[in-house]
Order: sequence, then structure tokens, then C-alpha cells
Amino acid sequence: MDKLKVLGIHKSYGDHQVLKGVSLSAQAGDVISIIGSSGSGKSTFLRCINLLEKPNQGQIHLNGEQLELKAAKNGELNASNPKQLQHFRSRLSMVFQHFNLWQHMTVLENLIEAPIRVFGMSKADAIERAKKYLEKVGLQGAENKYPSAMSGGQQQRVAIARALTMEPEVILFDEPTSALDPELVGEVLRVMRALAEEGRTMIIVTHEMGFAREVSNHLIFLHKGLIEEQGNPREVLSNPKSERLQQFLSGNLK
Ligand SMILES: Nc1ncnc2c1ncn2[C@@H]1O[C@H](COP(=O)(O)OP(=O)(O)OP(=O)(O)O)[C@@H](O)[C@H]1O
Repeated sequence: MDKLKVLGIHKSYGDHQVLKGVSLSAQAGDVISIIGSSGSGKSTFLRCINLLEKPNQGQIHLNGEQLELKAAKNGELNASNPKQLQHFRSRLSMVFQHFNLWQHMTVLENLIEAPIRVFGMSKADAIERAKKYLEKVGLQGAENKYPSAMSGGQQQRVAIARALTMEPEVILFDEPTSALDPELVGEVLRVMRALAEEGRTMIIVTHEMGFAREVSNHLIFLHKGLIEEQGNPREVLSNPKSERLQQFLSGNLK
């Protein structure tokens, strides 16, 4: 069974059709990279998976369970069952381009908030879990720091640890290294590679072609809201079939 199955996502902003029927399925342990030029709809697609953006059409299934959706008057699909949506979101953690950490809270406070609020976990258990995942991202001892005192790479690793504290089924990464200075990209990619190697299911919107080629087992090239080409990353990147992907890879697709 697919761990995550997303079918026929359409999304428009006014007259602008950003997604024109995008689908994806992930089995346990799949690492799927989504590439494409700026404005092709990558982030919008990722955000439709957990309903941070409301699609106009489409289906989302997690472990065979379909998210119940109903159309609002403006044509957007909303979850018809808020409890089910909260359950889905707690199983689909997201890592954002700009980390989205609470700056007024310490690292530890950032990490324990969601497990306590969403799962009703005791503070002591949440702290234990937070420490475990901080260690996993190489930040043991950083519990009492404030995000503003950390580098972007460290903040993104905290954000990854925060995603892990939910022990999610799937982790969604939205351009996790795009906001980082070049010298800080490697430390985040190393953490992501380690997660992939331990069999986590990950969907990653990225501009890091080397990472997509080496770490993911499936690559999706999005162009103007449609999947233009997809397959094994090494094959797709070494031998792109569509002219648009060839142009994109040579830096000529704007
Ligand atoms: N909230 C919004 N309101 C209106 N238009 C939007 C909104 N969010 C995204 N768009 C438009 O949708 C299109 C796709 O945006 P999206 O961010 O998904 O692209 P992307 O492929 O992730 O690009 P990038 O690599 O630059 O992040 C763009 O034209 C963008 O301007």
C-alpha cells in the first residue's frame, strides 16, 4: 500500500492556474525530489498535501485513509473533519525554507510544544524525545539556546528535529536549504541524507540537483503546474527526454 497518495491536485489563484492535475505516490522509505523552475508550482503542490494551501480539486490518502474534503463557495477544498485534518497534519511534518521557529522560545520549548499540544504527551516525555532528536541532528546541548543566537544551518537542523519529534509518517521539505548561506547548506543536507538512509519517507522540493540525484529514489520535474518528466533521478538527470527539462538543467529555462 502507498504510504502517501496524492491524486490530481489542481490549484488556481484567481485566473492563474498554478497546478493542473499533479499526482504523486510514495511507498515507505521513498525519497522523492521535486524540481522545476521558479513559479512552476513546487511549493504550492507541497503545501496542498497538508492543506496549508487549499486545492480546488484532488485527493489525499495517507496509509490508505482518504482525507475528507468538501468544496467551499470560493471553489477551494477544505477538510470536512477538523479532527481528521489534525491527525493527517500530525503524521505529515513539514520543514520550511525559513525554518519557522518561534524566536521567543528556546530550542527545547520549540521542540516540546507540538508533542504536548497534539499528542497530550507529558512534559518529561516530550523533553526526552526532544533531546533524542536534537542529538540526531547533531545539536545536543543546544536545548536552552534561542534560535536567534544560532546560524541558519543550525536553525534548520532544529526545525528538522522539531519535525522528527512528531515521529511522522512522511516529512515534507520545502526548499530547506534555499535560505541558507552556501557554506551552511552541507550540514543540513547531511542530516537529510542520514534520515533518508534510515528509511524515512521524504518529499523534498529542492534546487540541489546533486542531492536529488544521489539521495532520492524518484525525481519529479514540474513545469507550469504539470509533471513534465519523472523517474529514477540518475536516469532522468543524465538523460532528460523533454526539451524543457534539458533547458532547465542547462540553466536556460526561466
Ligand atoms: N498565495 C498566493 N497568491 C497568489 N499567487 C500565488 C500564491 N502562492 C503562489 N502563487 C503563485 O503561484 C505560482 C507558483 O508558486 P510556487 O511558490 O508554488 O512556485 P515554486 O515552483 O515553488 O517556485 P520557487 O522555486 O520560486 O519557490 C507563482 O506564479 C506564484 O506567484
